[in-house]
Amino acid sequence: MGTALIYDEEMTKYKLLWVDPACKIEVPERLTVSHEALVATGLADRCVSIPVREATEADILLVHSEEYLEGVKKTPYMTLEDLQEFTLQYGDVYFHPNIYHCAKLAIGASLQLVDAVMTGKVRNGMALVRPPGHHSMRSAASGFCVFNNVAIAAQYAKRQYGVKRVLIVDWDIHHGQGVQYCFEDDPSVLYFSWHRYEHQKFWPQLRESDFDSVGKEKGAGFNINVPWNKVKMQNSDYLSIFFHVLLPVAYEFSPDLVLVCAGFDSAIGDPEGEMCATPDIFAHLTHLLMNLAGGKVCAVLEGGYNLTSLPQSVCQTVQTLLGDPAPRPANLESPCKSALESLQCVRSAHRQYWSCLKHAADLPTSDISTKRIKLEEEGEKTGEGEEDKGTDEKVWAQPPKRVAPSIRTAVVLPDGVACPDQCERFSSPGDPDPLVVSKLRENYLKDGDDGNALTTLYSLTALADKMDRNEICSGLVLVRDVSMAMMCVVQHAATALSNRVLVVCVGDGKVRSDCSEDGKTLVVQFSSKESDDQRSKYYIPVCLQKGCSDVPGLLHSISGLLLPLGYEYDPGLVLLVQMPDSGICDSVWQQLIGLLQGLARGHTLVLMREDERTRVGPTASSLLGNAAPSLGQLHAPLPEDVKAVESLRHRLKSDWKLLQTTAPETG
Ligand SMILES: CC(O)(O)NCCCCNCCCN
Ligand SMILES: [Zn+2]
Repeated sequence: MGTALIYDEEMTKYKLLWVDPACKIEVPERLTVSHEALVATGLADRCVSIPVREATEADILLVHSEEYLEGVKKTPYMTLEDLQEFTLQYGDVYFHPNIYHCAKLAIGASLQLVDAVMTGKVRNGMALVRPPGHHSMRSAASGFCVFNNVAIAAQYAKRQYGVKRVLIVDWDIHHGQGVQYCFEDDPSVLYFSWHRYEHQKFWPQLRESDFDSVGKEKGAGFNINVPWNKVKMQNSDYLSIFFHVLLPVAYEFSPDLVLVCAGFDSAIGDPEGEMCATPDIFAHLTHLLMNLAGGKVCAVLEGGYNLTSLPQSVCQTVQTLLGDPAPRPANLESPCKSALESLQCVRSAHRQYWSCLKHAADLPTSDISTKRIKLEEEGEKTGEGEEDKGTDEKVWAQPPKRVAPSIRTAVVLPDGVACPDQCERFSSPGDPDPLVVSKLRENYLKDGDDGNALTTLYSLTALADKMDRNEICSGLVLVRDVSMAMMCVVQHAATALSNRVLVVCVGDGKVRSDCSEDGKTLVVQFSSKESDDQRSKYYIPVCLQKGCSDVPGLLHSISGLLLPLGYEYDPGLVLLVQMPDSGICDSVWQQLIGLLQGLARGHTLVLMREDERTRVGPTASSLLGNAAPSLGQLHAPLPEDVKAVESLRHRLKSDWKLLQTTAPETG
């Protein structure tokens, strides 16, 4: 299934008609440069183009009051003075004779996107709209927003399609207070937002934008605010929040639909955000959401005011929705102290609501809420100046080209096992290299192994070479002896491949842990047995009480351990090994494959025992980029497993910075 792109140039036909420093950044060019970039890169042509429609009054009344709608309805007929007068009642927003029309198209675009995804016409999609929506409230415009596009889309999805649970991810750099107010007592809509806050000094300067606003009454726990109390946040800060807050909670919540308030003022160069995250980070943020809700992800444009990083970020997002592998998350640094403080505060505020956060640490000693109070006392609570901050011009590298290899998934299967459609059978090219063969024979073949064990091994190494050269994206090989084949690839990688290899072992079994201390391989093994292997930075055994059959435990350690490790390690190849009798169920196996494909430009090589024939189909489906089936609502991971992950993180965080979930003790 494809990716929808919804855009209409009519939404460029309104602008600021008077002087207002607060609003001058919201210009029609935001939409034109974004759409033009999608066209110029060829991405628009790969999408399913779906027309906008005008929202009906009923659509608007799903969120807004009649009196507010009546007021906005009059704006097309207002004089300039009346428009300015009408605008004065709201904050940081402007009206225009055509903005009501465009606001109805922005809602209509969002609802068309929801229709296309919910009816299965497409898998996911993006709506390029203006005016944005997430600040607008039931009876008020705010922050360039007139109607709340995404809030209306959520209500519409619930009413029209009986959607039970909607996850709204708001990665815009401003707090979507309008969305928060709309759903704060509603447990069927989980609203997640990060936003520049600076201890309430940054617009909209609301006390309720802080981490302790967790929702109300039945909605308690279903509103997650992550305040950024400093600027210059980087990719690692953003990813840490996804790994240690959003993903664990999102999997526990198990949404039927994911809506994204896709604002790109959180990207480098933006005058509002003043952050340092690069446009390619949105490839990863998008990718990490794409295995939720069976892949039903609707991204709706919110903010984004740098006319260079905005289109780059939009393209990164759409290219990922289309299924292209994400660029490698190169050289991630440690999250900064302020980000870790916020991370710790959010996890602590929500630990009573989400079992995956049960063992989160207390509020940091340097409790940042006291900072807010101190600032209030000192009257430092001033809106950031409306005057043009001399934003020192930021420069950043063009996002790397993301060329998808001609072959997406190659397979090496025993005779009699059908090749899954859209996959290609792989057989080693040309005559086997005698040197490699003799090495394989002497190292890996037991006597009695027949010829085709050797052929399989040879194909395996040849396939790894092709992936290393980006000629094939992913691979699936069924082998007789999984451990031996794993050693063969690791050995081959150590000598022949240019890149680091992340080895993910699912299930019990001896993994020669002396594979390397040189950092060429990182082995993470999920099993039910405490491993007696000496602990090292590059061999990380994760012991789960009930082994890999325990969905919540495995998911929790994937999002809270494996992904941070994998992103920080940034391998060129991921070797995913399913040990015999691992007990892992297909749906978790598919989630694991889907999530790991955010690494190594999607170069995931899967090894399974040759009798796992029933798993060939689901494995191939995930390697092809199809969304994994939803796991359904997860019950709590076992406390022992949550504690085991916490203690592993605590032990390893000096080596692996993305495992940190608390601010370093001040002292
Ligand atoms: C959709 C959105 O979240 O990007 N709207 C941002 C509104 C910002 C209002 N303050 C502007 C001050 C200018 N220096
Ligand atoms: Zn914004």
